Amino acid sequence: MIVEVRNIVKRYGESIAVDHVNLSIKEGAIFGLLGPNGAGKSTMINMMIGLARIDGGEIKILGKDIKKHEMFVKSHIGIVPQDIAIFEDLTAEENVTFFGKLYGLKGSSLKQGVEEALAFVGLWDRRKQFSKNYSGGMKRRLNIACAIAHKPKLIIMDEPTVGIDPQSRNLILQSVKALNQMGSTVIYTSHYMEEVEEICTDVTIMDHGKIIAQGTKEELKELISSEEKITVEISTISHTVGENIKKIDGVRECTLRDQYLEVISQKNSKNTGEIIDAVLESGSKVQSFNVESPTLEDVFLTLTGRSLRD
Ligand SMILES: Nc1ncnc2c1ncn2[C@@H]1O[C@H](COP(=O)(O)OP(=O)(O)OP(=O)(O)O)[C@@H](O)[C@H]1O
Repeated sequence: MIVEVRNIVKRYGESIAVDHVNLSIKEGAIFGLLGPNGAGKSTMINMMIGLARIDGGEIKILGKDIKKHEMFVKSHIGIVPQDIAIFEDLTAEENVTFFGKLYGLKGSSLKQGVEEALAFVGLWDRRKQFSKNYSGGMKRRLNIACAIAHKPKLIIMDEPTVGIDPQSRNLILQSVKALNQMGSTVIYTSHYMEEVEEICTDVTIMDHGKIIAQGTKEELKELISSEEKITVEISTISHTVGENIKKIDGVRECTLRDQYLEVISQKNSKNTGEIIDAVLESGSKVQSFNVESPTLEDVFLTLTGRSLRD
């Protein structure tokens, strides 16, 4: 295991942000840490990288306790923080050089690492430009380059696609996969379920400072494989219809999203007629009806009764 977290606790005054969490991350994984805002993801990450004091438990990275081997651990990890951390008045090349030195590179390995990192994120041709003139997506890519020049064994990315255009987002997701194929283990936090489904091999879902489910993507979906997701497009929104559908046999959860009712139901419950009746009784028409297998988002919904984006 490249990361082992044992019984870790973080308190802020009376409240508990991370509540006795255990997790192990395999070398070679793209490990998705998923949860809604405030779940405790950033706090977990901040403890791993020494930015937040650990109130209880221990974290080992590459087999070493991070409190006792701070320098060793820091030199083997690359951190892509949630808030972009680059110097706007430096060029892209100067930025990556600065961070490369911080991570302990010098001489020809520094030069080579900087070149490779900038080429990797597609910014080599614009390396002499001041980063303040970059677009949001380019700044995010530069943020990644700063974390990888020293070829870390473990790369930690905290919500690296927040607030960027779809093209840069895609580029970032592809680069996560490429970094992984080149030998880095990646920890990737997000509240975008689709991203995690697309790139991660292993997933841990946090909520209220606790782990509520963990395993491979397939294992997590297996948790609710006895269920299906029924989406009903309705013509008129009524807030009581969801409550009525929840009372139907076999229904686990029902949420209203714009014009759509999303119903998680036990497979083969033969309750679709009743669901349609409940919609019609609410005075609405059924515009469309669709049944599909659950996604990770549905796993979260079933486990917590809430959507990830509430
Ligand atoms: N410095 C702090 N002081 C007090 N409370 C904090 C502090 N940092 C985080 N918290 C609280 O700890 C809990 C977990 O927050 P955290 O930022 O780790 O969540 P998160 O899952 O990373 O969410 P987000 O996606 O919004 O970053 C929240 O209730 C938050 O308000």
